[in-house]
Amino acid sequence: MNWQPSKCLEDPDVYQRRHISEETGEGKFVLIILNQPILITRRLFDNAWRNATYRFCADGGANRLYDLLETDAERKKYLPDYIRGDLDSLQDNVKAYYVSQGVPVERVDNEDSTDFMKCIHLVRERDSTPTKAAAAFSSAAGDVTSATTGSSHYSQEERQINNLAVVALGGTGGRFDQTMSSIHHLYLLYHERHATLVSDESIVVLLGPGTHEITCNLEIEGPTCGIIPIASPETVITTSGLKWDVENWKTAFGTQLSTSNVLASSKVTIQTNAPVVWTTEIKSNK
Ligand SMILES: Nc1ncnc2c1ncn2[C@@H]1O[C@H](COP(=O)(O)OP(=O)(O)OP(=O)(O)O)[C@@H](O)[C@H]1O
Ligand SMILES: Cc1ncc(C[n+]2csc(CCO)c2C)c(N)n1
Repeated sequence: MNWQPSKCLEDPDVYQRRHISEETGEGKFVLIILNQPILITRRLFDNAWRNATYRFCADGGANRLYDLLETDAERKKYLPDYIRGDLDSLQDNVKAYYVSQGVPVERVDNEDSTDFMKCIHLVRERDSTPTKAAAAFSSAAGDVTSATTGSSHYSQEERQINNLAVVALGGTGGRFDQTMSSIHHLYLLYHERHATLVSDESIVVLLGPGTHEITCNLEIEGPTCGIIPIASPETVITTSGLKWDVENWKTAFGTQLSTSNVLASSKVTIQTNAPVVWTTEIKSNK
């Protein structure tokens, strides 16, 4: 499988030219703003915003968008398409502002589902062709805290990637349970659509079993990277393109992990027999 995890942060003209196909919908993504301070540079934020097809705020994520922008004139240029969540974090003034601008603000009360997942349901609603996995998810009564709605019962062959990818801004680096929950969402989405977590310092994707060719944009990401078998027992990986490449290397929590590795090339390959989280650092001067 081919990956370009940082492509959502590229300049919009480059993104449009290289990554978008109007015919297949390839390259289209929903930016979901989570409730964490938006600390990536304004240029990268703007790129992600402009490259996105839809922009949703998960509950208090709307406060973060509002606060990033300094004036109402500026806020008007960055109106999200939707604000959804249990609305326990959305500030009254922020809600009033976005309602006045015609942004749909929807309260969904469900104490088994994170506000991130409530926004993922919205992504499914925007996708014209729900996959088997998505249909099963939508009809499930419970939600993200339950592994029963996970997609492990779908085989690799049944995997069908929907058009709209998800880029979540702010899912890692805050509260540890929320960070782990964000990674859990990558697992939940794995059989359904591409998903990427972007925070001020890191880009995170989940690679399934198989061989992955990853193109890194070294103007945006690096030098450090990591391969982390978060929910896998013993995993065997082989890599190329890294400073510390490994061959048929067993990795697991409690034995050995490849963290603080370094990109030696913009082309990285990772072969793995079990899911691993791939993460690169966002360059601090960008
Ligand atoms: N401290 C945090 N660290 C990392 N991510 C967070 C944090 N707080 C919230 N998020 C993310 O932002 C989303 C929206 O957050 P929200 O404003 O609803 O806060 P919350 O009520 O604590 O979250 P939830 O209701 O989903 O548990 C959450 O679903 C989660 O993905
Ligand atoms: C086993 C279990 N653990 C935690 C929660 C709590 N929880 C998970 S998601 C969520 C919504 C937050 O807006 C809440 C309260 C639960 N329901 N079930």
